[in-house]
Amino acid sequence: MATVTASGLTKVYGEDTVALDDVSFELKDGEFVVLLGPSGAGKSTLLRILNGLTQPTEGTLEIGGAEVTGTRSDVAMVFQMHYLVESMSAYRNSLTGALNRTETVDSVISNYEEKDKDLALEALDTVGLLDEADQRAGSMSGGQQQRVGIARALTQNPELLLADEPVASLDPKAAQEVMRYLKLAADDRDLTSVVSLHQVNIAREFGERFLGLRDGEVVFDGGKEDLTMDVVDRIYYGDGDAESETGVEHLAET
Ligand SMILES: Nc1ncnc2c1ncn2[C@@H]1O[C@H](COP(=O)(O)OP(=O)(O)OP(=O)(O)O)[C@@H](O)[C@H]1O
Repeated sequence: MATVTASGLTKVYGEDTVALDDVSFELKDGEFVVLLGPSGAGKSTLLRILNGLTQPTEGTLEIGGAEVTGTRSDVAMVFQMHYLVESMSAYRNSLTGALNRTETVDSVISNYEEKDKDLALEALDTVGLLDEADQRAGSMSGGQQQRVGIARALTQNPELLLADEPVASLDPKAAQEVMRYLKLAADDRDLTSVVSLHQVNIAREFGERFLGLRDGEVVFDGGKEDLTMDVVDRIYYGDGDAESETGVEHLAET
């Protein structure tokens, strides 16, 4: 669990590509937040800043009250492409999540501690793959592989769990199952979570709070009851009035 405070986050790539424009929000401990927005809205940039992989041009980010200045072992990320080692078992892949907490010399010789091994198995259990622990990752379905990717992130033992379009390359059934396990993992461990999704139906099914990004700005911040189809249209297609009708009101309420 971790609180997150983003204050005036702005990211400009190169001379004039404004990917994020004065983005501010607070996340409470254990909140499950879905990022919505059209391609190029700034979702990946925001997740990379939360992960410490990208530094904002302006603004500050605090996680658990401490300013973020780089990557942190208590922030884990699930990617669209899971980047598993296909020749290794689900268990070995899950275990590599511990490398983000281990000294380099230990990780080079794969010197895992018993508690890491326990964490890796617990993580596989959380995503429903304990019985498949010995299966080669390359022989698993896309959905199972993504669940191994989630297990690897959980083995890192994070406080904040990030996921960048974790189900974008899956069919609807597998996407729903992966999201179910991701949400279960977050609930189970009280993780503060930020997940970017393109599929609005899946977002509505699993999200508790939604941040809508458009052109690098937060144009919606609210719960499921406020995420009407009109609001979704404005997030994705804009109407020149999205900020006044959704963002400002909702931001003022939170
Ligand atoms: N490394 C980079 N260098 C230059 N411009 C970048 C870089 N990364 C992102 N951008 C630009 O910043 C803007 C926001 O991109 P970002 O990838 O954050 O959006 P997104 O909402 O995640 O989009 P998508 O849904 O397509 O992944 C876009 O205009 C993009 O072209």
